[in-house]
Amino acid sequence: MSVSALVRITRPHNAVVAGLTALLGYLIATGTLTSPSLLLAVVVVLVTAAGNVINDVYDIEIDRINRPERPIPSGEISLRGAKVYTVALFAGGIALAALTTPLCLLIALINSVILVAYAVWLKRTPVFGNIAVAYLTASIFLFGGAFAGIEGLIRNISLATITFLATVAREVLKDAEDVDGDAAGGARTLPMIIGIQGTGVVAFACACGAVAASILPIGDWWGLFYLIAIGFVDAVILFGASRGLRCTTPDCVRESGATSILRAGMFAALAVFAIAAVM
Ligand SMILES: CC(C)=CCC/C(C)=C/CC/C(C)=C/CC/C(C)=C/COC[C@H](O)COP(=O)(O)O
Ligand SMILES: CC(C)=CCC/C(C)=C/CC/C(C)=C/CC/C(C)=C/COP(=O)(O)OP(=O)(O)O
Ligand SMILES: [Mg+2]
Repeated sequence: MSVSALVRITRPHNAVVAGLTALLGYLIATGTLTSPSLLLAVVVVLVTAAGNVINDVYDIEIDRINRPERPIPSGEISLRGAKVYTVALFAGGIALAALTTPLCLLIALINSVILVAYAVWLKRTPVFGNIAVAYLTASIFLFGGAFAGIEGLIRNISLATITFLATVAREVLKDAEDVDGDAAGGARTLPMIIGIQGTGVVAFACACGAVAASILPIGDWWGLFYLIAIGFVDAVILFGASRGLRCTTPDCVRESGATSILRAGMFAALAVFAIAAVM
């Protein structure tokens, strides 16, 4: 069990981005960053890492088909070792969350339960799995805002709504890409029920909802820079989601690049939010 495998199984790219997103949530809610708020990032990194590891523990059959290079299917980390690792990461994240605020601790506990439920069962249920990941992603902004109390959480609800809708769009298209491996692993996902093309329509509708929410004058920190910059990001997100509209097979969705374009648009949106928040 190498250090490299222990790092890779946590998917550090999205754990770290998730942690930075929590800081962005606090920054947007309060207009500032403080040393104690850095704890938010550590909590989210640890909980997200734990969620990614337990995801691979329960996805071993699916990943043998879809992602054989991952640390568990490739044999770099044992199943038992991964389970112990998961407990350590969750314990660390929740212990540190206890040093934040009661509201943040509550969100961290709820999210930890949802991450376990997602890995064990929700992921294999139609729609509920997509909603779980979309809530978890959107909740990072709520978690960051909650460090400033219920007012901070409420201030970030619009941002969380945008993120929720965009993430649903990308997650259902990811399911469309993975439909063969998911079926082999006993999962039942949205594309299996409404088809690949129907899933493309759902994804595009969610992306349109996210775009509409991103330009509604809800946030009072949304100046001219934000509206111009988010317009470009919205165009990327709509283009990405539209790529899935014409597909009827998993290969077509993969080759369309829809999920990669959506991910790029979502990360670009984070940059726009960060710049707009400090301007
Ligand atoms: C319409 C509009 C402006 C939408 C943008 C909504 C928004 C701000 C999305 C940000 C979502 C995001 C990247 C949050 C950071 C937390 C995080 C790392 C989430 C996990 O997913 C990130 C990435 O999709 C993981 O890639 P993969 O492992 O390939 O699924
Ligand atoms: C706010 C706090 C305390 C925690 C943050 C909660 C999280 C994890 C937010 C980020 C969203 C995220 C990364 C969720 C992880 C769920 C996950 C591992 C999804 C991927 O699972 P699969 O559907 O199996 O897709 P893969 O093929 O990539 O494994
Ligand atoms: Mg998985």
